[in-house]
Amino acid sequence: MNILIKNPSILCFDKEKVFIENKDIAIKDGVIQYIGEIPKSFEYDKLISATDKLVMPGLINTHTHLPMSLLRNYADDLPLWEWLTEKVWPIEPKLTEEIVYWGSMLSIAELIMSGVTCFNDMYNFADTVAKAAQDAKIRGCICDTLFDKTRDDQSDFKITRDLYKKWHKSNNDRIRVFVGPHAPYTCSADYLKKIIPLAKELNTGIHIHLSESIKEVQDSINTYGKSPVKHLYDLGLFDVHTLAAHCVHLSDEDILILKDKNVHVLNNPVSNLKLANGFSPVYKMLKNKINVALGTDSSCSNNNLNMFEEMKLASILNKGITGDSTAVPAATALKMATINGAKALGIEDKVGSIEVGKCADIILIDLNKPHLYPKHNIVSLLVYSIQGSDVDTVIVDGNILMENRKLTTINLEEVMQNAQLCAEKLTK
Ligand SMILES: CSC[C@H]1O[C@@H](n2cnc3c(O)ncnc32)[C@H](O)[C@@H]1O
Ligand SMILES: [Zn+2]
Repeated sequence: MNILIKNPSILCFDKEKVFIENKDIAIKDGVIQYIGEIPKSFEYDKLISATDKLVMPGLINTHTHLPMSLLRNYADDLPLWEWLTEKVWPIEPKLTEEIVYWGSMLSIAELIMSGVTCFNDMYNFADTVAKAAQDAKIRGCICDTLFDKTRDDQSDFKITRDLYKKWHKSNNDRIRVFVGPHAPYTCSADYLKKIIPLAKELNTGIHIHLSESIKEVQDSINTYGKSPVKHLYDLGLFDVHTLAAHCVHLSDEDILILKDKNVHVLNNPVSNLKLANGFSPVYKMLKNKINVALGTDSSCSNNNLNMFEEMKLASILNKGITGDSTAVPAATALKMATINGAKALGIEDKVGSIEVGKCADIILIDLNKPHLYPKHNIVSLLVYSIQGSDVDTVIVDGNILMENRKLTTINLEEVMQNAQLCAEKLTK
């Protein structure tokens, strides 16, 4: 479908600045074909009148566990280790494909309705997560979670290989597959040593939890005599494109390693605070030119998938920690939620900004709301004042997934009903 978006304000990035321009956008076969002067000969099937609307790149949620929406508000006010071992892990063996499908669909509906066009998920039954993404037509990266310390060894890596064959670059390259060792504390060194050549052979990245809690760091020092970051570095894991979720407890040496090895950090400020793990030194990593992107983690530790909340918290938390009100300004938070996410996922040539030649992964925000008046500074408005429900229209790969807040690829009533039934099956 060819789309013409008339009269929007557009959020644009260049190397230094984030700024607003007023130009029309033409989308042809899923790709942004023109911005500004649209040739008279451009033929379109759909006209979107965008006066009073802001067009920006779709948000990229770089760390999710989508099926865990079914455990929203099920295990609150606990520290990470108790949360995982006493509440979450005992229940996960009860998961089925049906449960994972409806949990994923519930999350995907929430993502689209709050302006997310791409997610990066880690969960078992990743084939089913991919099926949900395919059905909803959202962009997503998936991985099967690899453990050997707490579950059976899967060192033939059959599930990951099958996922890769079936899904990697499928659906017009909307779905990609990573290799997903859960964390340094659930994967032995020998197991991680086998995972590295797998990622190299598949020519894909590694998605892993890293340095999330003080306990993780202390246990690593007790077991290996070094931090989790140094442990993975010494194993050679960072020779592969790595996406490291959390990175809360980092020494200065750890930060230098992450920078030196171009590790992409996935910051989850709400989940880190809620599980009382603390906060990641984002301001230090950005100063060191480390690519820091944003994620929500799961609805079981967040308890929603609202990336606007993550942007605002990333910004104000880093101001609070440093006592420097210029730390992580609004423009930086916007980049973390968009182009930095695209870089982390290795798809910055395709998405993350509004540019001719990139895929049309675009959201339209309705600016005509009382909490968005007056319009002194649109960049600030998008980080400090907005609500997820201000997102009006969502386009992924040129497909309209939500228009005037109505989902087009998901039957929301059906999803909520099935999610409720599946959550009851899981927890009773
Ligand atoms: C088996 S799939 C992924 C695995 O990770 C668990 N998980 C969810 N959130 C976190 C987190 O913040 N830190 C560590 N592990 C987490 C999830 O329950 C699954 O078991
Ligand atoms: Zn996680």
